[in-house]
Amino acid sequence: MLEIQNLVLRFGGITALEGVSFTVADDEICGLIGPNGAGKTSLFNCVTRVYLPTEGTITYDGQDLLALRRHQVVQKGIARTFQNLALFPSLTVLENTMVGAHSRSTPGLLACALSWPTTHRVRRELESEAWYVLEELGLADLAHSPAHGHPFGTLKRVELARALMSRPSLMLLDEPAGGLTHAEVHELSELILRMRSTFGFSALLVEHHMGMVMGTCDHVVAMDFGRTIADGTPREVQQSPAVIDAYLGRTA
Ligand SMILES: Nc1ncnc2c1ncn2[C@@H]1O[C@H](COP(=O)(O)OP(=O)(O)OP(=O)(O)O)[C@@H](O)[C@H]1O
Repeated sequence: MLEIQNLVLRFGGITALEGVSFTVADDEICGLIGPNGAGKTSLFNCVTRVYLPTEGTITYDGQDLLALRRHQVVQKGIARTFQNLALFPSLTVLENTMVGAHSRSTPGLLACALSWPTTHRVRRELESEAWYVLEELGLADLAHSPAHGHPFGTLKRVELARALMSRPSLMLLDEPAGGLTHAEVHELSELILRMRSTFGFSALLVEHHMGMVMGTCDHVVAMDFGRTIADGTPREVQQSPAVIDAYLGRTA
């Protein structure tokens, strides 16, 4: 479904990605791991079109993603969450969730300005869909409270709710376990797996937390110095000598 081939990304003299290739199949959760500076975020930013790679191709569902503009990526069913959260603190949890649907059903400016009946209907439909998503994520009780002030773990779930509102077929999850307690990481892993069976999506999960990777991913790609060093099941990648070497440091 997502196919990355020979991706190269250079920033002046720095090569962030050096011929990376792998695929993420339908319905699969693929983990992307590697030490700091390995190139994980750079790859994520190529898929979301923040960066344009120097060489290589990215196709999604047969479509050349590099031919799209950044805002068109989400319209193709790709949603993302952010490492440090990107919510609107003063909006309510419900409103933040509804923002996620903007890519598919924002009424036109004129319709909003004239307050056409369709605008109200669209809003009502989005609101009821957002309630459904919040209930599925156990957030309905918080729907009318502002996002600010909630614990970090709760806000991570609100981000997930917002991403689900775009009805993604591919989720890009950027270090979802970062800043969470051990118990919260376990809960989040289970939630992601439950959401996949409820809503149906594949995911690319950048993560340092090996417990989360092992417990959530069907397939793992490991990177180091901008290259793919292992690609297989979580257990195969965890036992790969190249991965152990990359994490523990090279012997002289
Ligand atoms: N905008 C940029 N300009 C110059 N160099 C960059 C830029 N973004 C990333 N790099 C470099 O590219 C390499 C890969 O960085 P990247 O952030 O993709 O790694 P990472 O695996 O996500 O690391 P981390 O786990 O620490 O987030 C690093 O050497 C980094 O310094």
